[in-house]
Amino acid sequence: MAIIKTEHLSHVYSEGTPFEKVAVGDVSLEIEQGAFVGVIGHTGSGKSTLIQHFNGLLKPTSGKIMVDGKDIWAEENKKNIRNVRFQVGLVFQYPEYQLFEETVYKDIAFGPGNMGLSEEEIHTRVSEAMEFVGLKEKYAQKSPFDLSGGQKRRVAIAGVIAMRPKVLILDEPTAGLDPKGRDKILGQIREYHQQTQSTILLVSHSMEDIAKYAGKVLVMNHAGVFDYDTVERVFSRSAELTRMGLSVPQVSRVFERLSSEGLSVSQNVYTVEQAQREILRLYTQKKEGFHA
Ligand SMILES: Nc1ncnc2c1ncn2[C@@H]1O[C@H](COP(=O)(O)OP(=O)(O)OP(=O)(O)O)[C@@H](O)[C@H]1O
Repeated sequence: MAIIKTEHLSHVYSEGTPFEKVAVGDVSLEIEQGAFVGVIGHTGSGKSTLIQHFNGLLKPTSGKIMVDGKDIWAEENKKNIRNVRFQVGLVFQYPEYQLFEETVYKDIAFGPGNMGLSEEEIHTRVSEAMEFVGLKEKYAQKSPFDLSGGQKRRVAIAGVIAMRPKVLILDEPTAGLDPKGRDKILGQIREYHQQTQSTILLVSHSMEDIAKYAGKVLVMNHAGVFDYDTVERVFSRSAELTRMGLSVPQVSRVFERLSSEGLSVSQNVYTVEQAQREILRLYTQKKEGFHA
């Protein structure tokens, strides 16, 4: 069942003026409930514009967007657009700039508070969300402004998770973090996905991160969807991705090179873990051949 579905969705900024810009053009797409989707595409390809339609922040200039089977802009549903924002949580780029409450607790409680939940339920959700993002309880009464950059970002992500959205969309959640901080946040998002079975959309410029964490990849190119398929199938189209200014993970390029040199290696290697397995397989094969 599709949790998000678009039919001929287009978004034209400044429509009808000399500054008109088609940011998303005629996109028809179905994202399955429970998928972990990596969203890639060159700068300006329309990723941010498209994802802002998924929680009703932007309204299509034409076409439809369905969330959990409901056309969110249909006359009978559009008064409930707020509920769509609770169902589909969106974490913007550099979300730490949007923190504003005096304590971490209050910041994370802001969304659940807007949902009209009881104090008790809000408390449960804040604790749960802090645990998901690895923030110890002692931070709850601190000012978010006294935390490190990575911690602030985790507070912002917790604020969205606390609404228990069916879909969690993260726009470049690791931008500006060091490699350790990146792995930690993405690992926590993977854990969250596995435990809640929610749908995750991760916008990223890192093909390594997409290969490591996502199951499917949505490739945007010049305001349209170039491809929406499994990691394996999308990254097997490396020549086309390169032509549109994208790349495949570096380990894949190493294996492509080895194959072109005549070595019989798998072409489905996208992560360091897969590379390690493939190298061990080759090594064992060679050793067995030597002993035979
Ligand atoms: N508010 C706006 N008004 C006019 N044009 C806009 C607006 N927001 C985005 N655009 C234009 O729409 C196109 C798509 O932008 P969008 O931000 O959706 O792309 P993106 O793929 O997310 O890019 P990036 O990877 O750089 O974040 C770009 O050409 C951009 O300049």
